[in-house]
Amino acid sequence: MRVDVITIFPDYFGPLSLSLIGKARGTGLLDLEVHDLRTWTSDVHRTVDDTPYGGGPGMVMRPEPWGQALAAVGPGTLVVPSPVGKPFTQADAAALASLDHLIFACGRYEGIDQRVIDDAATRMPVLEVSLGDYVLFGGEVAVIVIMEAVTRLLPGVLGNADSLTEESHAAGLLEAPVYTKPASWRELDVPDVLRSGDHGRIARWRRDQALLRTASRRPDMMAGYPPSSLDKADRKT
Ligand SMILES: N#Cc1c(-c2ccc3ccn(Cc4ccc(CN5CCCC5)cc4)c3c2)n[nH]c1N
Repeated sequence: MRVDVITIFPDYFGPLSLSLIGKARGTGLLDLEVHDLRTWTSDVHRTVDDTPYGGGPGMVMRPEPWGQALAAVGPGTLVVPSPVGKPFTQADAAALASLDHLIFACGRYEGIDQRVIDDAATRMPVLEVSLGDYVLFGGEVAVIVIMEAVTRLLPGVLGNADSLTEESHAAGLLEAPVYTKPASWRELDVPDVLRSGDHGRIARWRRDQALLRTASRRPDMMAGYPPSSLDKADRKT
């Protein structure tokens, strides 16, 4: 997968050289390039923003540098993090992971001139996404999150592909609690069922715990499950 990131803060993306994303880049699974938007400015001050038409707080990112930057790196699928974007989901991550070329536009200030998105949409698919109902300073952090969610779905990146099959947001439930050695720690014991070796019983326990946890923390995710399945939950842990 080819990924181009356009930003006025290229140094934000140092973390993408670490861990599994760094490994994916090293093995050629991920071809990532980070571009400084100011490359495509033409004034001595390398200006990327200006005051908003119609008044209002702050500054807006000028269209000209963006138009030239997107022409230079495109076409591809343009992903624009934004406070007004569609909520980004695991399904979106899976859809993006199936594509050959992603372009991330990192806005700052009060956002990017709308004509940049409108013009780009005549040339390539555009996805405006939001990470959640809180306000960030800009799109860079959102791109790092999206890059993690997408890269871990690329074949060959996660050593244990089984991890992907068990994923909560893919399976529609939150995962059950996880434990490792020692069996007892600060007088807290690992649930006996997990040490029983009875894989059928362990699977049922994990499913029940996932249902209880989801019902408690994310009732919105329970829409797909009949209430009766909660009755079957073995409430013994
Ligand atoms: N993904 C994601 C995001 C972002 C995000 C993503 C990209 C940019 C580019 C610039 N900003 C800053 C900003 C902050 C507030 C506003 C709203 N305006 C303020 C006064 C009148 C309305 C506009 C921009 C960004 C924020 N925030 N939260 C998410 N889940």
